[in-house]
Amino acid sequence: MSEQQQPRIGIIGTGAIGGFYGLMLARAGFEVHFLLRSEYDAVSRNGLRVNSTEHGELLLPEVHAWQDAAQMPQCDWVLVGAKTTSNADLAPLINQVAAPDGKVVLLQNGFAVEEQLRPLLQQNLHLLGGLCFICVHRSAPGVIEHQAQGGVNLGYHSGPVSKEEGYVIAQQGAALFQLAGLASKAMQHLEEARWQKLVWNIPYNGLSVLLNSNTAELMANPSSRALIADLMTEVIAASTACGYPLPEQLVQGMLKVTEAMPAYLPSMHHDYSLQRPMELQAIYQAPLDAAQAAGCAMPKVSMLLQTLEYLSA
Ligand SMILES: NC(=O)C1=CN([C@@H]2O[C@H](COP(=O)(O)OP(=O)(O)OC[C@H]3O[C@@H](n4cnc5c(N)ncnc54)[C@H](OP(=O)(O)O)[C@@H]3O)[C@@H](O)[C@H]2O)C=CC1
Ligand SMILES: CC(C)(CO)C(=O)C(=O)O
Repeated sequence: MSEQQQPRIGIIGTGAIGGFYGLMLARAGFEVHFLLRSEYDAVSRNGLRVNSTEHGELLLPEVHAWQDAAQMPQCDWVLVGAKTTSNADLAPLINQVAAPDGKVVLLQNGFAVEEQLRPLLQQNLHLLGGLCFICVHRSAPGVIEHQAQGGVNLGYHSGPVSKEEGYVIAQQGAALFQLAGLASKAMQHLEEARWQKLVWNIPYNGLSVLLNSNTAELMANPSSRALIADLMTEVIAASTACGYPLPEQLVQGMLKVTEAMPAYLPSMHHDYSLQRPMELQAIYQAPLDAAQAAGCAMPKVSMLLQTLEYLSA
């Protein structure tokens, strides 16, 4: 299918993120193909459903659902909605599904996720990062609860074109999400944006697991709130040491944004409670390694990782 007409979109990992964005793109008229694993039967039978505080109850009754990536048609855009812990296993599937010159977008949290996947991808493929600002989780097979937000920003990482052409590709990707009614923009500096998002994910993801609490509970207690601010300050210092200066005021800004959010359990909390692997490498170890290489210690982040490793052993 020619991309001039209508790009075909593939979703690799149809969980909360893959299901939500895939459904929104399908409702906007795109041909979207979904790779599923444990929820294949339910989604083939009942379709995909999103219960959204913003968009109401959405149903995609007829889903192009696939269990085997080898059977999927080649896609111009491949959106990876699996957890980062699956990336190495998924690389051969991504290579299969992506059209020659395809665009692969990692809709994932964490740091250096593109660097880890890049060597496993075919050289002709474009690789982008997609930062999702959204609160979604699965409540049943094929059913996604959308609590708040919904934006997604794209940054070009690597591929067979110049940086400038890569930015144009990121703009084309953002345009797809905009057509689906979602806030989306292209970013010039993917790595800096990943650090900035970690200022939120590093404290809240891990502490929600360790203290078995949602964001509202974590914000209401003076001790956990102070710890969140300390962790954020460490991430800002690390980002700055790595060459991406972030303003100190980001701490107060993010605390304020979180207070305005509904009580929210980050995806790591769901992973821990359902005994799935937690994204410790991408969200903690990779930024810790980068900070250490830049001569910056993150003692509280390091301790948080050690406690999470204890829990996941
Ligand atoms: N949830 C949120 O609000 C946000 C999440 N993020 C980030 O988005 C990413 C995705 O998170 P989220 O959507 O919550 O995760 P989910 O656990 O809801 O979804 C992951 C999906 O990937 C599927 N998957 C994993 N491996 C395979 C495989 N080999 N073949 C087919 N399917 C596979 C899983 O299938 P199965 O059901 O069989 O395990 C599941 O459907 C993470 O990096 C997260 O940090 C970012 C911002 C917000
Ligand atoms: C920060 C938040 C909650 C919303 O922007 C999010 O995107 C996440 O859980 O990673």
